Amino acid sequence: MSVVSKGLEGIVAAETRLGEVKGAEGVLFYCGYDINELVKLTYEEVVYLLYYNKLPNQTELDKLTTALRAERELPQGVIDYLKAAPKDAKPIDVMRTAVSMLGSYDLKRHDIDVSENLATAIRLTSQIGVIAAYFHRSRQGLELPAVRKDLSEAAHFLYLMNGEVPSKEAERTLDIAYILHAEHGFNASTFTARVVASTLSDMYSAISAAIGALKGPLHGGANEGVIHMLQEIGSLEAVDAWVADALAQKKKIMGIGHRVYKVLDPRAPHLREMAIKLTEQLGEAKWIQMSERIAQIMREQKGLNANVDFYSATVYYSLDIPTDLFTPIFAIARMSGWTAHVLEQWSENRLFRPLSEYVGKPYGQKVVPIEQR
Ligand SMILES: CC(=O)SCCNC(=O)CCNC(=O)[C@H](O)C(C)(C)COP(=O)(O)OP(=O)(O)OC[C@H]1O[C@@H](n2cnc3c(N)ncnc32)[C@H](O)[C@@H]1OP(=O)(O)O
Ligand SMILES: O=C([O-])CC(=O)C(=O)O
Repeated sequence: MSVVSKGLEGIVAAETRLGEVKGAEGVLFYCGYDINELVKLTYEEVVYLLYYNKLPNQTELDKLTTALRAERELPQGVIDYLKAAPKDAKPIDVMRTAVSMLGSYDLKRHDIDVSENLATAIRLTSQIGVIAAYFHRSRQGLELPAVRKDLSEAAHFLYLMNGEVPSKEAERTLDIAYILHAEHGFNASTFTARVVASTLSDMYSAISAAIGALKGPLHGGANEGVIHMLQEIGSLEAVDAWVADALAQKKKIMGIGHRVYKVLDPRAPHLREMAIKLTEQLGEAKWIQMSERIAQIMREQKGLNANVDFYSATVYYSLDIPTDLFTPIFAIARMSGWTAHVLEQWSENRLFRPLSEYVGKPYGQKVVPIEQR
């Protein structure tokens, strides 16, 4: 009998030069750079690092930035869809569908050509934020501002969403959140993208599938779950009883726990620091106080720590971003990581095809005619 690793836990499925998640130590690297170093950069520099495996000089960065900004315009058919989609649709579902649609506007999508695929990756990284922001405006009956070329990825998303250029502080907060979310090894959504890519399907199919995987509450969907939980609890005084009750019912506390990290997720302290500052500025410290108490209880009682989704929720909430855009923002940031992984998969492709252990009925069942069943 072969050994079954449920959820592929502990299995090394391929090599990568992109991200390394050191779960026991709580350390994260992109292409050899510690996440604590990477937060000193801009998101665009990190995108360059993921695509080219080195940090850019100014000329190289300018070239990538220009390429990203030149691709912001969506095909009219996709804009029409964003306007026509049901107003109460989940933005993450609309985003997944719009990415899939983009594939039908790209006639070169089936080329497994290196430079063409890098161009597709850049286009998706550029357009994904426009999709989320346009749908958000459209569902409120607001006009869609024309895309601009003079704003960073983070500032441009906030500009399209709100119709005004954000403050430098809001821009930098989102920029750091994008950096922290860009890459994370063989997490479920990235692995999904690589599995699809490994069949030599196209980038759009791989990314639509990855968005579907990210959406789940055990993965990127947890950041929305955190705000719903905090709203349900309502006050700092109610935290202890609520958590005790949830644990007694064997419910999962959103934003807590991780398959790989056995200590604190190294992204969480950065997001926590931003959440503390922003909630203080807003005069709404209760959200972070409740979060801190939940994290303390889970650490002390269950030995579990906060993951990236725990504090990012309060950061986005403080930036006045609606809850159902939290997971789409994760997808916007992760687009660079997903597409870098798809490119890497194609550079050394081998079809993913694991085995399964059959535990069904004994072999040799006989077919009984339908009228006798
Ligand atoms: C960006 C990201 O994807 S980060 C993860 C985002 N997801 C979440 O925040 C959802 C909440 N967390 C979880 O569901 C889990 O911690 C996961 C799915 C992330 C990882 O879980 P796994 O590696 O599969 O661990 P598993 O679910 O087996 O948990 C191990 C034990 O810890 C408990 N546990 C793990 N996470 C939690 C949690 N958030 N709340 C309560 N108990 C938990 C489990 O109930 C289990 O306890 P048991 O041994 O008594 O049955
Ligand atoms: O690595 C994982 O399993 C989930 C995660 O933290 C991420 O994708 O950022």
